[in-house]
Amino acid sequence: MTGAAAASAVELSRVRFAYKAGHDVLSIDSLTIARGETVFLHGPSGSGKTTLLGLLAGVLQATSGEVRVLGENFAAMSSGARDAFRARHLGYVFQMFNLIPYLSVRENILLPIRLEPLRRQRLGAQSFDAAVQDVASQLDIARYLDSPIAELSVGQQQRVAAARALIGHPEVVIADEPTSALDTDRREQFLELLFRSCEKAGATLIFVSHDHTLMPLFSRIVELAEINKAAQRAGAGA
Ligand SMILES: Nc1ncnc2c1ncn2[C@@H]1O[C@H](COP(=O)(O)OP(=O)(O)OP(=O)(O)O)[C@@H](O)[C@H]1O
Repeated sequence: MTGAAAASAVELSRVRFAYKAGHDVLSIDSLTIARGETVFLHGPSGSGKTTLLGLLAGVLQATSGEVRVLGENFAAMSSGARDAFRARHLGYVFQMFNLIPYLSVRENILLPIRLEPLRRQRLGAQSFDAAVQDVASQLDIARYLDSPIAELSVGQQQRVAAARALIGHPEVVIADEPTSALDTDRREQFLELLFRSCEKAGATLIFVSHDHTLMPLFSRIVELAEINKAAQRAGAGA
């Protein structure tokens, strides 16, 4: 099956993951997320949310079982191929923002469209400059475009990471507590942009947060501890 033909954005089948042999952090029999769904993923601290996002982004590899994203089986791909797939199809905002400190805000935001023709194509007739201005002004960081990352506050860096994730409208957006460093106004601005961008691109959104007030915004709620047998066993043994 090719990625383009896949009906599901995400399909997990009998997935297990351990950082240390014999100590499963994740054990999920099945999880399917359809294209276009917006998923609020929550669960107690330590239940494996960030780990699951790492598997979905292809940063971590399952110990066993199958992780398919847009129909592609990550187990069958080299780590280089997973990196290329991620740049092409995924936008992600992790707790560690992974911004490049010696590049300007503008250059950090432009990275995905500089590196990936497919992300570039999705801009249509819009120039690089216009695309950066557009996303930066919506996130209230346009005045920092020529500043180095190192001079920005944590909340500003979080917005740069969000801009980089959304530019070029990726098909799957993965966000790990993306609003944790934002004040209320900026949080609302960011969520508005996030949902507008996903809707425009028909993108699938997988969003981890402890903030349950955000739940009504999403089409589906997934409580990780309910589908993760490893967390259930740890809970039962605690
Ligand atoms: N790099 C790592 N090496 C070893 N163990 C790890 C590593 N990262 C996470 N863990 C362990 O895996 C388990 C799941 O961690 P994870 O960060 O995925 O949980 P989480 O649900 O995202 O937690 P939180 O809500 O606190 O961010 C925890 O027991 C954690 O200690």
